[in-house]
Amino acid sequence: MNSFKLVDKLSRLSMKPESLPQISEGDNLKNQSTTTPCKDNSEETISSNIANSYLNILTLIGENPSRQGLEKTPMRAAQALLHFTKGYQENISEIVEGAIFCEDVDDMVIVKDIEMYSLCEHHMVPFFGKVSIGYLPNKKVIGLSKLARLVEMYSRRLQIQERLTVEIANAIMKAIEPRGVGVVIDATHMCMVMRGVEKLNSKTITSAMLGEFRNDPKTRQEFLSLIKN
Ligand SMILES: Nc1nc2c(ncn2[C@@H]2O[C@H](COP(=O)(O)OP(=O)(O)OP(=O)(O)O)[C@@H](O)[C@H]2O)c(=O)[nH]1
Repeated sequence: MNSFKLVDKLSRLSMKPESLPQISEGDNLKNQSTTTPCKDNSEETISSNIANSYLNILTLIGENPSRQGLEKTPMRAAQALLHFTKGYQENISEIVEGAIFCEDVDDMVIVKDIEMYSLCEHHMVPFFGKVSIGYLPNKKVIGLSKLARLVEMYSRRLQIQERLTVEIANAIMKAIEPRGVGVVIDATHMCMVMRGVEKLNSKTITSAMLGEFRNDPKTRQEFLSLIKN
């Protein structure tokens, strides 16, 4: 199928969801529900509905979803998508619960180069990179792994990099009310590499500086130079 026909098919798909091919009995997904909207929100129902959508996508791109290599692909892809978006099921309080400690320390804490994998909300294509976080404690510190867990929670959603950066900074502010927080993300957007403008080496760097990190240039500078090394 040429790409023009494919784009035409996909634009019809976005205008008329009811034009999707229906899944017939005897498919490799025969025990699962059809593309009708979920009536319950159980994990199994959600996976089945997403898998059905992937089955339709395979047909629309010109594949044969019944061939052996693709038999389990709709369900695998559904499970992968649910993993990539698992952050919607999480919240700050559950993540930090039990890992906020009262300590009389006031020097900067930094956890840098936390791997991050997300999906850009414009194309649902991955962007990935590293997150560095610093904060100035105000009688409370947070378990170090919880910083990485907050990165996971917000990155495992459909995102733009700027919002991801700010959400992580705000979450730390909310959790431990430090004197300041700095977050820097350095990422590669596959929507700019594999498609569109196709710039293999482009990097996007975003930062969010709150409290003393925003107001005091020396604090900001200390943070930026420590995460460089
Ligand atoms: N600011 C920002 N933009 C992003 C991010 N991820 C993807 N984008 C951009 O979202 C924009 C969407 O622009 P559109 O013109 O609607 O989409 P498009 O035609 O696919 O754009 P091209 O990628 O230029 O082909 C593109 O410029 C992407 O580079 C992000 O995290 N932050």
